[in-house]
Amino acid sequence: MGHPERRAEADAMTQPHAAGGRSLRFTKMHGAGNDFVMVDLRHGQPVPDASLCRALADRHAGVGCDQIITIEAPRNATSAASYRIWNADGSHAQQCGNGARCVAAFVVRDGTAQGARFALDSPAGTHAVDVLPGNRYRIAMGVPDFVPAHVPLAGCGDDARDAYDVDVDGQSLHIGAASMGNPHALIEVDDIATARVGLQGPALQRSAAFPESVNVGFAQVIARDRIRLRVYERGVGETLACGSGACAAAAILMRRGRIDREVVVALPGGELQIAWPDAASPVTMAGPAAFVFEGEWLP
Ligand SMILES: N[C@@H](CCC[C@H](N)C(=O)O)C(=O)O
Repeated sequence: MGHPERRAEADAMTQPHAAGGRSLRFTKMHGAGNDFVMVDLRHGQPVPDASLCRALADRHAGVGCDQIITIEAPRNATSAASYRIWNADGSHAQQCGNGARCVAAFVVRDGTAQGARFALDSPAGTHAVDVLPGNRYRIAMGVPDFVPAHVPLAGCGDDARDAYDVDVDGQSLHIGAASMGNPHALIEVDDIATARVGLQGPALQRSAAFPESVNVGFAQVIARDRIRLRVYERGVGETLACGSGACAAAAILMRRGRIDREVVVALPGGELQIAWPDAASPVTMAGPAAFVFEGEWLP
């Protein structure tokens, strides 16, 4: 789960905006099994604070989700909407690929976005969205950033490299690292089924090498156009899918020349299509977005 400092930061950031005893309308959605409580703030609902996010995310006493996503007015006149993201532990995240597709589906359903192409503003920037057949969306997720200080990855020099050796709990881990607006580490494994996700994921998150914690991906290359991926997410734990993690994993492996520029990423909850034509272009991610139910959270 997330660093305590990040939780405190999330609490401080949202403190004045707690739901304040009011009920909250929400929509439960998922993208390839990565599930969300979507809260539309465009009509007067308050921003949920970090403790409410934790309560909503609770899979026993709450609704249950990996992330809470707020849908808000656009920051740019040419965008349809903006969104923000909170992890299940109440910490704030800068990006969520599967969530972006769900926001796209949300604003298409309510008529805010029209046509085959529109834009959404995330905390990490503005993203072009293509509406695809069959409740699928393609999102331009931005240009991956491999500069260690931008991930941020500490103690590994200033230059972007394909791989780094990081000491974690007395063991050296060979990792790749990239920012998709949020931080990602990648460990390549021979067999995804036996990857030490629950051990090495939290160990890397605790490491001083990742001062803002990190989403940790474990990838098995199946063919030049197909990889398997499991992700131990920051602020959540292992998820059924991580869209930004799929983009980061594909970009790291493409940069190493291990896979082609278009690849299928098979996650436990479904498949995403990732393309990165060249170093200067954004990574695109295509995949499904599904509505599950509408609900009202009672304080
Ligand atoms: N599931 C998301 C990523 C959510 C945020 C992440 N846990 C973080 O803290 O950066 C995705 O689909 O990208």
